[in-house]
Amino acid sequence: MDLTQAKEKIEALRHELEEHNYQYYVLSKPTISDYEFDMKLKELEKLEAEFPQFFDPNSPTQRVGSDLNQEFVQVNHQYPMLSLSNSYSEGELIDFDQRIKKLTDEPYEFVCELKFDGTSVSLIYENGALLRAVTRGDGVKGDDITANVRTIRSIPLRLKGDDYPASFEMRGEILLPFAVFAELNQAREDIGEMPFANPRNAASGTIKLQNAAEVAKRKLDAYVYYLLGENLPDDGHYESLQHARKWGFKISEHTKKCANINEVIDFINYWDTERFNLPVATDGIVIKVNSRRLQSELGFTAKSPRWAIAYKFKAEQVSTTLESVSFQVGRTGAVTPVANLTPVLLAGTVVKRASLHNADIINKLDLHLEDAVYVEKGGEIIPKIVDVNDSLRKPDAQKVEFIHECPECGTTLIRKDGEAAHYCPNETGCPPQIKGKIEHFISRRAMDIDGLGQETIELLYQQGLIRNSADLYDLQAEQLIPLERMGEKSAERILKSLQQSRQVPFERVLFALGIRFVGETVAKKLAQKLVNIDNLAKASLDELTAIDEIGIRIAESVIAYFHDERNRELLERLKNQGLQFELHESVLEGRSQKLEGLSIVISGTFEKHSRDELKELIEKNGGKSVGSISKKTSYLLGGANVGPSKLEKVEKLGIPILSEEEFLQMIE
Ligand SMILES: NC(=O)c1ccc[n+]([C@@H]2O[C@H](COP(=O)([O-])OP(=O)(O)OC[C@H]3O[C@@H](n4cnc5c(N)ncnc54)[C@H](O)[C@@H]3O)[C@@H](O)[C@H]2O)c1
Ligand SMILES: [Zn+2]
Repeated sequence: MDLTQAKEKIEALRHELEEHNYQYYVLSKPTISDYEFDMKLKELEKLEAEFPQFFDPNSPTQRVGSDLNQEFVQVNHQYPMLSLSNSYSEGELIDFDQRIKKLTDEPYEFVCELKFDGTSVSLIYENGALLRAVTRGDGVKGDDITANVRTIRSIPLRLKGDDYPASFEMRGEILLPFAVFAELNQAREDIGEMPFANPRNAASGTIKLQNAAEVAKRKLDAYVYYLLGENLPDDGHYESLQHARKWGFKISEHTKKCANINEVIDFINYWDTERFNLPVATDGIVIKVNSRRLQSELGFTAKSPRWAIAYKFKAEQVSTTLESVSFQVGRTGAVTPVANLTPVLLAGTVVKRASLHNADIINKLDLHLEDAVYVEKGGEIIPKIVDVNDSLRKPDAQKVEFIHECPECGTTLIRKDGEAAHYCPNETGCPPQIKGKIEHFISRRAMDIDGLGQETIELLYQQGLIRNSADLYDLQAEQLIPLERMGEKSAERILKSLQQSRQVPFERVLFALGIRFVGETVAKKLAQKLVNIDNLAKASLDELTAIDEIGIRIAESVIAYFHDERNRELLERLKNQGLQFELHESVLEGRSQKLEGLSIVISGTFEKHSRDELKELIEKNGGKSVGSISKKTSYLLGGANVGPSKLEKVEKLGIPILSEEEFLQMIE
C-alpha cells in the first residue's frame, strides 16, 4: 500500500466508523454487529500505527463515540468517562497481563465483573444525596439526565449509613431487563410501532426521552460498578464496592477478585454460557486491576484506561438445517416469518425456531429450503439466522418466497412505503386481528375488564358471540354461563366489570380502540387537546400535527381510522352503551387559552416546577411546548443552567427569555 492509498483507506474507515458511532450512540439503531464494528476499528488502528503521519486526534480510535443530544443541558465531567479496550481471545488477555507486568514491579490482583450491556451513567452524590446524573457524552462532557435517572428505583436518591464520602462519583450501567424489554416491545408491536432491536438500544433510547413520566413507565434498572473521588474508604476497588453496597447501591453479586490471569480466564469460561441464565443482557467481562493506587500509576491512553480491559463474548453460533418457514399474523396484522429448524443445542438451550423478521432479511440471506444455516444468540432472546452455507445447497433447492396472501384470511398483503413489514389490511375480518383488538380493548391499561382473558376471548369468538369490542356489551349471562370453565360467578364478574368500564375515562377509551400508533401517551395528548371524540373525528391533518408529539404518521393513522365506515359504526354502538367519549369536567378545570398561538421552549432547571409540569402548564393554557429554538419560537422559558448554545441562539433571533416567575404570572 502506498501513501496515497493508505491515506484514502484511513479516511474512508474513519468516515465509516463515525457514521456507525452516530447510528449506535445517538440514534440507538446500529446497522452492523459489534463484532464487525470492532474489526473495522482494529483495522484502522493498525493502519494508523503503520502510517503515523496521518495521526488525527479526532479519529474514532482516539475518542469515545459521542451520545450528545442537543435537547439536554450539557455538563462537564469531573473525571473523563472513557471506553474500554476490547479483546476477543485469551491471548489478548495474556498480553494485557504482560503489559502491566512491564509497567510495575509490585504484585497485583484483578477484579472480574460482568459487562452489562446498557448505557453508562455518571452519578454525582453530595452529602449522601443524588445531585446529578450525566451520560458519557463525548467523554469530556455529557447530557444531564437527572430527571430521567430519578425514576430508576435501583439508583438510590439518598444513601444509607453515615460512612460515605461527603462528595463522590459513582459510575454504572442503565439497562432494561429481558422481561421488561419483551413487555415493552410487545406494547410497541400492539400499536404498530417498530420494536427495539435489543435491550441495549431500548435502554439508551429510553434514557434520552424528553418526558420523565414516560421513562418511569419503562422500568429501567441499573448496576453500579466504579467509585471515584478523593476520600474513598479503601484502596481496593473491590473493597470499595462492598462498602457502596451498604450505602444502598445495587452492586452485582457476581463480581469476583482473582489472584492472577488464569483465574480470570476461568471466570470468563464459566460465564460464557452461564450468562444466558441472567435476567439481563451482558456482552462480556470487564477485568480491572484492583488497587486504585496502581490504577492511577498505570494511567490512561487517549481512549481507555491501561488498568482495565473488556473481554467480549462472541455471540455463540451453531449450524443446522432450515426445514420450513411459517408465517404468523400478529394482532396488528403484521406478518412475521419464522424459521423452523432441525433442533440444535445453542448456548445451553435447544433451538427449534428462529426469527426472520421480514422479507428483506429472507432476501438478503437468499434462503432456500433445506439450507445449512448458522444460528446465533446475541443480546436478543430469540435466536436469529445470520448466515447460510450456500456451498452445501442442492441445485434443485426451492427458494423461500414471502407469501402474498394472509395465511389466516386470504386477503392480499400490503407493504407500506419505507416499512419493512407486510400487513394484512383486513383489520375487521382477519381472526387474529379481531381477537387481538378485543384483547387490547379489555387489557388492564385500557378498559380493564375483569375475568376476561385470551382464552375466554378465543372461546367467545369461536362461539360466534363476539366480532368486535361493542359486541362485549351485548353479552348476556345465559350466553356466558354454559361456556367451558365458566360458571355463574365468573359470568357475573365479567358483566359487572363491563358495567363498571362505562366509567373508564375518555383517554383510556381512546387508547382501548387500538388505533394504529395511538399508544397511551398519544391517546392522552389527543384527549386533552381535542376534549371529545367528535372533535377528534373532525380534526384535519394540520390540526392533528399541530399537537405536541403528534407526527404525520400518527395523524394519518387517526384520519384513516375515522374515515372507515365500520369504525364509525363501532363508535356509535359504544357511545350508545354509555362509554366515556369526552374528558371529564374535573380535567377541564384550570384550562385556559391564555397562551394561544405561543410556542415556548423550556430549558434549564427550575425552582417551583419540574420541566414536565411546566410543559403541562403550557399546554393546559393553550400554548405549545417545543423542543428546539427556531424563528417561530415565541419565548424561551429559562431556568438555571440554560445551555450556552441555546442562549446564543435566542440572542441571535431576538427571542425574549421568560423566568419561571414571569411565566407563572402570565397564566395566572
Ligand atoms: N454496531 C455498531 O455500529 C457500533 C458502533 C459503535 C460502537 N459499537 C460497539 O460499542 C463498543 C464500544 O462502545 P463503548 O466505548 O461504550 O465501549 P464498551 O461498551 O465496549 O465498553 C465500555 C463500557 O462498558 C460498560 N460497562 C458495563 N459493565 C461495566 C463494568 N463492570 N465496568 C466498567 N464498564 C462497564 C460501560 O458503559 C462502559 O462505558 C464496541 O464494542 C463496539 O462494538 C458498535
Ligand atoms: Zn388476514
